[in-house]
Amino acid sequence: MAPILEVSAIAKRFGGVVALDGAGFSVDKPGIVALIGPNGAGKTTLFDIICGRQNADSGEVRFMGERVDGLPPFRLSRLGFARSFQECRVLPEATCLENMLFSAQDKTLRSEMAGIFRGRAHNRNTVDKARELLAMVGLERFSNRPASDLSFGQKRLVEIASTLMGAPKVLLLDEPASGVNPTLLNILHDFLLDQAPKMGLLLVVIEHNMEFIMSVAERIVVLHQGRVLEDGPPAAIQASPQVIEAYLS
Ligand SMILES: Nc1ncnc2c1ncn2[C@@H]1O[C@H](COP(=O)(O)OP(=O)(O)OP(=O)(O)O)[C@@H](O)[C@H]1O
Repeated sequence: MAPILEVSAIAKRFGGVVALDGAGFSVDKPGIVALIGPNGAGKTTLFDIICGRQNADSGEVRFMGERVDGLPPFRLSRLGFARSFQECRVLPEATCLENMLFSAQDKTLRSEMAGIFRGRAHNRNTVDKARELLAMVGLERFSNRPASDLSFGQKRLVEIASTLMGAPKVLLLDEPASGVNPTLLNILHDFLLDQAPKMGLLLVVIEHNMEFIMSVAERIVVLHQGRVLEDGPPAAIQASPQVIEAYLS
């Protein structure tokens, strides 16, 4: 069977800056894969290319064997791609529940959302799912409160929980642990470890918090200067002299 996600020989330049220089990795089964590397290694650019926000100069992205590079983000989203961004993107005036429903992707869910705004919810499943996900990140009591009432870390949890509303198959999280306090980080840790296998989800996570990512990911891909430097289980990556040198240089 074809890999879920296959990223091959991606190159990308910005003028004279080489952001990616033949980067690639392939994932066969659902689970949690980390994408790490020093600042400027090319991680976010690679995410942007995988989810259609930018085009590669060369290389391929395949999803279940089909080429998807060059597709616009909305088509990738329909195929089952979702992502979060480095900066937290929740709507401050909308309630936490509304933020969850905004993330719902298909027409059924959009019409549900309209129903909610008119004060009537037809499909309890959608709302129940949103409440259930909020409960899993410890925020159900904030369902009807505006997101602006939440701390930064809580907003981050709402954003990450909301990405699951569309039941994605590939979820790209860009620095989910950044700015999140240790208590909420534990919740996020358990949430990701619980949801990835339950939903049959491939989670690819960019993260600088090494303690967090080493305890969450089963596999670590290390980018350095636009190329994959190492790819393996956390223990092997932590012991790799090449990786240690890349971070120190
Ligand atoms: N739009 C752009 N225009 C010019 N240069 C860019 C652009 N986007 C990224 N770069 C450059 O490409 C390289 C890779 O950047 P990228 O943001 O992908 O790295 P990163 O690994 O995500 O870094 P960080 O960990 O700091 O977020 C860097 O040298 C960066 O300055």
